[in-house]
Amino acid sequence: MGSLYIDCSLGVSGDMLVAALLDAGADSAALDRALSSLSVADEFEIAISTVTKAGMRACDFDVVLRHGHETHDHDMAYLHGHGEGRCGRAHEHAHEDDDHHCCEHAHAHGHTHGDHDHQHEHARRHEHHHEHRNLHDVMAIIDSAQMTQSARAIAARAFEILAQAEAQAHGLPVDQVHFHEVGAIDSIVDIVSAAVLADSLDPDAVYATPLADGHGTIRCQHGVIPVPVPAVVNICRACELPTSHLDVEGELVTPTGAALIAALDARRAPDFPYTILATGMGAGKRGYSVPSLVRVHRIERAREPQPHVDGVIELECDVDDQPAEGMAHAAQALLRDGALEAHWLPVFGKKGRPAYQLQVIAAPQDAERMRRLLFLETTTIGVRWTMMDREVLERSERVEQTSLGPVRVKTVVLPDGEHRSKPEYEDVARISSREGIAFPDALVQITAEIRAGRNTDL
Ligand SMILES: O=C([S-])c1cc(C(=O)S)c[n+]([C@@H]2O[C@H](COP(=O)(O)O)[C@@H](O)[C@H]2O)c1
Ligand code: NI
Repeated sequence: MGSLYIDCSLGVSGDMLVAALLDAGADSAALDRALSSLSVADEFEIAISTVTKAGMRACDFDVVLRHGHETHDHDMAYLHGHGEGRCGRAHEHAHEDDDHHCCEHAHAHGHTHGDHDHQHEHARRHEHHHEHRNLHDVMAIIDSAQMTQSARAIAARAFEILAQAEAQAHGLPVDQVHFHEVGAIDSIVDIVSAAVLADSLDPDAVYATPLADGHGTIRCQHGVIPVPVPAVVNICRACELPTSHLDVEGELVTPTGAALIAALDARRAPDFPYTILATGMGAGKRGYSVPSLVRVHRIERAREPQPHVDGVIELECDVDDQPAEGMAHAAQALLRDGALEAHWLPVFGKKGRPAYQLQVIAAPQDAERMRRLLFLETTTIGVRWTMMDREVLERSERVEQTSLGPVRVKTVVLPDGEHRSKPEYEDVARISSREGIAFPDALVQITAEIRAGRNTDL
């Protein structure tokens, strides 16, 4: 099924990765089955649409919370701690060039639970239901969902990685980490979706570029935190994910995005030539000085020309007493009867006599017939043979039209993949005698005409 190559050179988040996987042709029916089987399925809907980012078409994946449920994520005002300007709401989904529209509501709420004091400058001013789940709760949701065991393992691993990173950032034991943004419905949906979609492509391996993040600060429910955010730093360190820095103010890599790349066991960029079978663009919700885009390439190792090696038999015999006509006839008879090669070589025989050696190359299964012919058609009284390996280049033939008439062109594929072609000798010779043009001149004219057409391999 090939491999996946995830391009995180403009950052990565959960929803961006889901969108890119969908756009690359992952199984949306498997996604629907998994999401509708979640025990929290009545709390959200998903919206998949096409948006434009930096003039490029991309897919957008949005988790739309049903009335009464709240999320902390994807809200620019919340992230940056200012009410004006953009916010990355889920429910009002206007897709305009380079950005998503802003929601109209500005609101604030605060709540306390566990060890955290969450003063959110965030969300609507109305009352809402606000769930916080710990790792155990999230695992129960994933366990009861309809998906393959391999997809389930990816989703579970992503949450374990997130939990470890959060625990470390907040100085809490893992079982006491209460997921906030990361335990909200949209995080569960993003992680389950990315796991199911990536798994549906059944990749042999997953590769990813270094995770490029910006700099500065963002506001989360804990207050203002530096970018890359602590959870991302912890994930990259614990999972040894290569990272890089883009000179952009803002958060390009989210904890969910980093945890998914780690859970997919992504290796460094492929170090072999590959062909791209399909590609997907996933759009982010945030607007920075660079477009937030994730690309997923479905790749396959580029096919290198395979050497065609087979076994042949070489037979030889010496003659020093055969008339020349008979020798020529013998070689012709062998070729007519299936010999791959038959040629005479001048040699000096035992008694210093000038003699000839007939060398015949044939398929091993033709050996007996060739031996018989050698004894019948030459004056030899002994035949020797050796089994040999041979490599032949892949070849093809086409017909090119020239002002001198049609000419067959034979092309071989060299070991480095380059092509080498030449006009067929017999056709050039036929044209040369028919037109009364010397063979070298006919060859030059025919070659020039074919090159002037479309062929550069001549
Ligand atoms: O709310 C918590 S616990 C939280 C912790 C951190 C740390 O780095 S610690 C970061 N964030 C920010 O929340 C949003 C949502 O992230 P997703 O991974 O769910 O998309 C993101 O901006 C995080 O940096 C939240
Ligand atoms: Ni917290």
